[in-house]
Amino acid sequence: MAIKVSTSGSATDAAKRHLESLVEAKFASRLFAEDPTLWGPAAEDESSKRLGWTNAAKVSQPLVPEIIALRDSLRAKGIDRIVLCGMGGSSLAPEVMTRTAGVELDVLDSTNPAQVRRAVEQDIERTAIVVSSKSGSTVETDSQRRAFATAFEAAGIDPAERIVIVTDPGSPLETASREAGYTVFLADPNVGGRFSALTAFGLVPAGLAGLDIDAFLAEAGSVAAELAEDSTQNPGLLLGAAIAGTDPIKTFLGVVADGTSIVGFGDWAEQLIAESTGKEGKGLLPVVLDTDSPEIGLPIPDLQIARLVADAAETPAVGDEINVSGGLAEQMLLWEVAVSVAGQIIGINPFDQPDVESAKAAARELLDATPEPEAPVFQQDAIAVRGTASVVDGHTEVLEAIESLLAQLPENGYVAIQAYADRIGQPELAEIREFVAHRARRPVTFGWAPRFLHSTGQFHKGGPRVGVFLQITTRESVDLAIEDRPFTFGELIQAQAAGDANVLEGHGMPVLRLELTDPVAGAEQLIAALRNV
Ligand SMILES: O=P(O)(O)OC[C@H]1O[C@H](O)[C@H](O)[C@@H](O)[C@@H]1O
Repeated sequence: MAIKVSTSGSATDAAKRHLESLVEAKFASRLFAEDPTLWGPAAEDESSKRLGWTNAAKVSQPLVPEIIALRDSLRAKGIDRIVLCGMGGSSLAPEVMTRTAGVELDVLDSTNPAQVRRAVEQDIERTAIVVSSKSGSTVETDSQRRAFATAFEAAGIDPAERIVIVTDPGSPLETASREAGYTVFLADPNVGGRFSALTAFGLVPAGLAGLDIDAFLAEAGSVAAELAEDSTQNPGLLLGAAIAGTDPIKTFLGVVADGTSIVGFGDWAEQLIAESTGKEGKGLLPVVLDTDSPEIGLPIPDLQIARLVADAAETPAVGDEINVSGGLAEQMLLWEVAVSVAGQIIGINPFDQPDVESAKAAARELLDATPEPEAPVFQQDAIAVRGTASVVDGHTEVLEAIESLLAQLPENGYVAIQAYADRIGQPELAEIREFVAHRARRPVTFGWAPRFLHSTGQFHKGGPRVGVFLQITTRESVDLAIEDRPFTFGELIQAQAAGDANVLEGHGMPVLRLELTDPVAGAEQLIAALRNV
């Protein structure tokens, strides 16, 4: 395969406006030479330790035989179910890598008690887990690891034989894991989480699950030279200029799988693009769309469409759009370059995530304070309703409250649906995105929580403050304790939802909170109500 990018209309104009100066500034060769000065002095400290991904296809080679040897030894013991515990940059890449290749990897990136319980109760005797955390201090990942350690012990299995760690050298997780006797893979500390697909974070879980990681690295390596070239033909420069260089900027980037063989690319691209660019009141927000999603047929001037097609040379872009083709490994490197270019054009540091911490702090505060649960403003059947007073006050029906939220949508705004639910057990909840988009006539994102907090959550709080938020939580009939922690999974996810809502409201953005007091009946009720709008 090869990477191809085709642009048309305003995307072509954007490329024309920026390509020559990017080539003159030698952006591409300097990026691959890991020059930290490309995003200005304020970003230099961070970028000086974040550019290792440009050479990861080569640098990561020695990991391959180590991972394959571990996979073979696990399989020889009958251990063939791999669960990945991790969030954001530590889980999204291996998920799309394995889904695309048709390789089975169970990704546990949730604190929903029903989802966690299912993951730890299933086939424990043939399970090994990879616990991936760059910082080694992410609360979800730490809690998931504890839940599995407890489950292994309860089944009479030595956790040290089943727990594999990926973390940065010197992290608290490294120290604790060495003491516990776990297998530890140290990652390259010069690569940020969302750029880490070609490092141990992508390779260890995907390789243990059965992906041909040697071929994957070779595929990425095959496009590195082309992406490092100071040329107006460089597809990375072209894509970056096209997504970030329109005048005025198109804030929303519709990512549409339209003939590609890649499965779930949008979920990975969301974090890469939104968390890298969404800050200082600026940024780009990916909106994962189907070919027939309402947004595509609507006149939304600040929505740009990027289609992942089978071959962008055979199907060139039309009507202001961008078409992209190439294998997954190639496209991962392509989009990483494009986002680095976009960061420079937008004028932000693409390697930090300054607003993610605020939601974590708010959740911690709630867990420490354990306040009385807030009473709902009203309850309709299986849905209890809370939220910003200007949205919920005076209403008695769920649909009215949703209409009231949408009435607050600014002309240049978007709706973010945030589902703190069991995404394996209740995938149907995602259906509501299309209904809300149909009604809102503006871009609508759908994020499973808490994983979006480590992805688009940065944009929600750090990007333009034009979002309205539909938060869905579930009251599960099961809960799960977390060993040596003063809270359960159920309490943790509730605190995460309430904490993020507080921060969003604190930024002046409206939040409607729907609690499905019976998850299944509540989901049915919500879908039925929205289907008719
Ligand atoms: O790999 P970890 O340190 O556990 O971090 C996992 C994720 O959480 C953070 O909140 C960041 O926003 C993400 O960029 C990161 O990928």
